[in-house]
Amino acid sequence: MKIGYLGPEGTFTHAAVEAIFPHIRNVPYHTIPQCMDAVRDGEVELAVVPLENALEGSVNLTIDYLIHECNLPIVGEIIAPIEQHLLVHPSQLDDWMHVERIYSHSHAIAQCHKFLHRHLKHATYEYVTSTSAAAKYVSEHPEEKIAAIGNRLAAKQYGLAIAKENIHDYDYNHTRFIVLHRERDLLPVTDKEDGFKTTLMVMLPKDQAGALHQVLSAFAWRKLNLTKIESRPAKTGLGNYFFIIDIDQKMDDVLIPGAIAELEALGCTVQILGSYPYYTVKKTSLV
Ligand SMILES: O=C(O)C(=O)C[C@]1(C(=O)O)C=C[C@@H](O)C=C1
Repeated sequence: MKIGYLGPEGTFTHAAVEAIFPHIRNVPYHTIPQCMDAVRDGEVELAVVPLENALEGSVNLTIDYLIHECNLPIVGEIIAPIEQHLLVHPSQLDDWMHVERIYSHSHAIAQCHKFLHRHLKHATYEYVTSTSAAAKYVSEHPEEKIAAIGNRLAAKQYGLAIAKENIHDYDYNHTRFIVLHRERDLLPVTDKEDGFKTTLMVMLPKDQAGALHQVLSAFAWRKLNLTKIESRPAKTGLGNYFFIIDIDQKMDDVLIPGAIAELEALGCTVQILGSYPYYTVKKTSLV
């Protein structure tokens, strides 16, 4: 069995995969869509991609590619702590405050705005496909006055020095990663899960007053606890949105099917994206 992840080696996604699936061969992919395509095309059985960060919110590329391009079931979730560091080539270590460009994933740069504003106001940003792609670039250009934002694993992998530790703006920094599979199979994980979730995609009927209120009521009176509701453009016209709704429990025989039937009776289109266990990575198991 093989697991694809957003690479190259040393991303937070890589660290999350190694923490939960230490015995399975993992394969890096350059982008999130390439990772998902690899599962769809059977190159790997599973893929892990980032979905949401506690400071910066959803990874829209993951949601949009899942809904519009690559319909794969979510079979698991990994929640991992995120610590961002400023990484430089060792030859630039004493002069880190004069770096002119910062390379990283857009989510990582967004998690460190306060630090960047305070200490590196003059620097410009270069957005790349992942934090470790940024670290790799910095290691390959020692003569340039540049830095990457990424983790300890990437610093080690690409021989960079940590100029400043823990530069993320708020202490509570976690990212949710989803595990995708071609079928709704069980995950090869020996650890006990921390809980279960069910994720739905709901498209409201057009121009119906109070439709969202009615949708929420279908969950509320059944006492189904929602942990997330988020809208994304349906990409069919201005004002057309779908909702991603996370329910804090496993699919059952009565409550969730009842809520879905009620939504469909209201004229909503509903798709079950997955009903899956989630696993929390302890800080100590990440490098
Ligand atoms: O670039 C990485 O290291 C990733 O794994 C991607 C990603 C993200 O897309 O949010 C994952 C976790 C961090 O929040 C920053 C970047």
